[in-house]
Amino acid sequence: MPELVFFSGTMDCGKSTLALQIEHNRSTRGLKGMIFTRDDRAGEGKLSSRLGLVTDAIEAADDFDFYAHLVDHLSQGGRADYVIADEAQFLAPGQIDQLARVVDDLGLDVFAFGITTDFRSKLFPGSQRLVELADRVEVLQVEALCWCGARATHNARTIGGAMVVEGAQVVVGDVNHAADEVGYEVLCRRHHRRRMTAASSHAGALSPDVLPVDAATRA
Ligand SMILES: Nc1ncnc2c1ncn2[C@@H]1O[C@H](COP(=O)(O)OP(=O)(O)O)[C@@H](O)[C@H]1O
Ligand SMILES: Cc1cn([C@H]2C[C@H](O)[C@@H](COP(=O)(O)O)O2)c(=O)[nH]c1=O
Repeated sequence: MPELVFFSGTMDCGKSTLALQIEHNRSTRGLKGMIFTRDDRAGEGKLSSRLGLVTDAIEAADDFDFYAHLVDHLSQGGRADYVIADEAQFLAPGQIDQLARVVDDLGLDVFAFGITTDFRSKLFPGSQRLVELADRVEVLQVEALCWCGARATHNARTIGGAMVVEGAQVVVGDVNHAADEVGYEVLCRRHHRRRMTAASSHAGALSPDVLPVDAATRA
């Protein structure tokens, strides 16, 4: 049975790498995939992984209709055995419905990849719809880690290393960015709730206001 699968996780946990691996494994066995993306950091029409691999993809803008595109392609004699959609959090809920229809009416597997929640730990609309419609939600097994060593479960947006909670839901960007730029950092829930990034935890540790534990308990 064809399936709609949502591969989900934080930023930087290997989603795009897995998308490229699925594509590689299937294409080397003669299957033909149709690859979509939306607002990849590498630029329009690209699906890229931080491991350095990149492939061409069809850019799915706001008004893009996945179902109509696949029907057109197949009815013109084109071939498609499966579909990959990266950065699926950026898709509109209606576009996720179209992907579900591709599975149900065209009989193709659809593999969607995306982060579940934004920098305020709210669901992206596209991810919400995927959770509602997917046959399976797979959480990636390679854990991204918080600076404290715990499993990272949340995405923080940072400016100058400090976590921010105001701003547009969508700002394309990357982890490990230079201090003064808008960037992202993955954190465990505890540190996301406390707005403690690697930079601010380091600053706290170096602050003369922070007493060593012994001195604090004696005072
Ligand atoms: N230099 C490196 N060496 C080994 N693995 C790396 C390196 N850089 C990135 N990675 C791996 O790539 C993962 C990020 O992959 P990517 O597909 O770009 O993530 P996502 O799409 O989830 O944001 C990291 O979690 C890490 O496991
Ligand atoms: C948390 C968060 C992220 N984004 C953007 C930043 C990146 O461009 C992508 C995630 O890409 P990745 O391959 O999973 O690293 O999403 C955003 O726009 N808003 C957010 O709140």
